[in-house]
Amino acid sequence: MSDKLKNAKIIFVVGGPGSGKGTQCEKVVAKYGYTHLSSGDLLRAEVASGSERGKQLSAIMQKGELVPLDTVLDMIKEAMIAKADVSKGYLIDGYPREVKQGEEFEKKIGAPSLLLYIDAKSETMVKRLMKRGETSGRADDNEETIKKRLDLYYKATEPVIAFYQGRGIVRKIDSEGSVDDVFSNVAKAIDSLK
Ligand SMILES: Nc1ncnc2c1ncn2[C@H]1C[C@H](O)[C@@H](COP(=O)(O)OP(=O)(O)OP(=O)(O)O)O1
Ligand SMILES: Nc1ncnc2c1ncn2[C@H]1C[C@H](O)[C@@H](COP(=O)(O)O)O1
Ligand SMILES: [Mg+2]
Repeated sequence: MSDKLKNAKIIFVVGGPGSGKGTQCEKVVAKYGYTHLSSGDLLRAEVASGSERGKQLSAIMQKGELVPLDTVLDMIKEAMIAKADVSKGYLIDGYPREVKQGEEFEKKIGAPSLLLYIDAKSETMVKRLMKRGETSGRADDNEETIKKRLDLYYKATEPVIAFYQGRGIVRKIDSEGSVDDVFSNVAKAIDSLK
């Protein structure tokens, strides 16, 4: 466990692709001033840097597969440490994607106090991602990759939710409503922490 992060308030934000994790995290940042770290955004920044590592990551992400655990965990840890002196709490968006990622995070960083499970139907997620793909420029917002990302979500990431349910820290948020309606439930879950 890292010393600088030992008292950090950590919230995992988990849900399918396009469920609305990033959208809700932005609203949490605006209301609570927490630090939002999206593993996908960190990886895309590495790809955009043009580095050799970025090229390898890009090929994996274009196929809708998961990048190696150590790569993504190191990036998250580094980004958390960089904000440790000013952060009121961390929203870790898109991580863990599999149970092993959660276990390693706890060994190297610390334990989450809440897991926000952003839940939407698969048809809703596909619709939102196809719409986002019209403008996002994301190489994985296309029909073929969306299908692979969804399949992997149900196979690898849903077990993460069951794992943390056993600890009693999961709050399931229905993400079918409007952004503001969803956020009112996200805010209730965060307020319950205080
Ligand atoms: N409640 C909502 N109602 C309608 N549209 C929404 C809602 N929440 C998000 N959206 C839109 C915004 C985006 O264009 C798209 C996907 O949302 P976003 O927050 O980017 O999902 P996400 O972060 O879970 O996806 P990914 O895992 O692919 O990064 O759907
Ligand atoms: N936690 C992660 N582990 C492995 N791979 C990841 C993780 N977070 C993001 N990725 C890769 C694979 C995803 O398909 C893309 C996009 O992520 P997103 O959360 O949808 O922005 O990045
Ligand atoms: Mg996102």
